[in-house]
Amino acid sequence: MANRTPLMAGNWKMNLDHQQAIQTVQKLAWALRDGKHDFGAVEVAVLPPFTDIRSVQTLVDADKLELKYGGQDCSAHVSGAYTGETSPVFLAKLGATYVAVGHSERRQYHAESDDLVNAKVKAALGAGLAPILCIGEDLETRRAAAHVQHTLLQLEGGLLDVSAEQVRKVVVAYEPVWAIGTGETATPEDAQEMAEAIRARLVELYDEETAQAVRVLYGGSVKSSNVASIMAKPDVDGALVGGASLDPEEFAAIARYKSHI
Ligand SMILES: O=C(CO)COP(=O)(O)O
Repeated sequence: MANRTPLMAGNWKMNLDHQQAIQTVQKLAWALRDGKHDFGAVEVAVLPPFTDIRSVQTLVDADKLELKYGGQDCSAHVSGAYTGETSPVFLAKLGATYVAVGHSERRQYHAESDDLVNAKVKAALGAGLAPILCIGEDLETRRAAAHVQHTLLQLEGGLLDVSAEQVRKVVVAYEPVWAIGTGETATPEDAQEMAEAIRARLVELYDEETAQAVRVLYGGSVKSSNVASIMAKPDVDGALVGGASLDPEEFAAIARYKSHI
């Protein structure tokens, strides 16, 4: 069994302005400190809106917090005439560790293709960021029992021309679209089925050792009440948390899932 450090990442989506971000991160840090959270045992990260990141960086640096942070998206380009885009290099300059790429809301509302997601994964890696590559099926695809095939195609598309050395840095987040913001959680068995299939495909694309090094997260209505059963599955290495990450106490409780097994 590989030694993968679990990651709990909070995707704030388009919530919390920079002042609210400071309060939320402060409360999260206090809640984790009160719970004697071991960051070496479970990594904790927040993905705030771009306009918050400089404020989060300042707080993390000033208070020497072990919390990681990152973006929710980035450009496939480093710089240039791309109005409204944010360079992964600029995120790295702000001390970001992670960047989510190919979230289903980006795929749905901004028509992001696997090709574009792949270009963003490579741009993020080039900037020294760890991309959180989001993949997952919608309800119709699951009902047609094509969810594994669909999700693995997104995985392959997102990782095209990514080397074995680079992919070790990539975090894969399996987020079934039907479980996002709906209160409908995939069962721990559903999460494990896909995480296992993702790892098996990584073995085919790369090799066993590389596949064992890649973290696979589950996302979709994760809460402190259901996280422990999901984390008990052998191929699930953390969670990408939306709504519940906006509440610092609740998110801290998710990060401390080991204390409520
Ligand atoms: O999309 C998600 C995280 O990226 C999941 O969102 P919820 O946790 O709100 O369902």
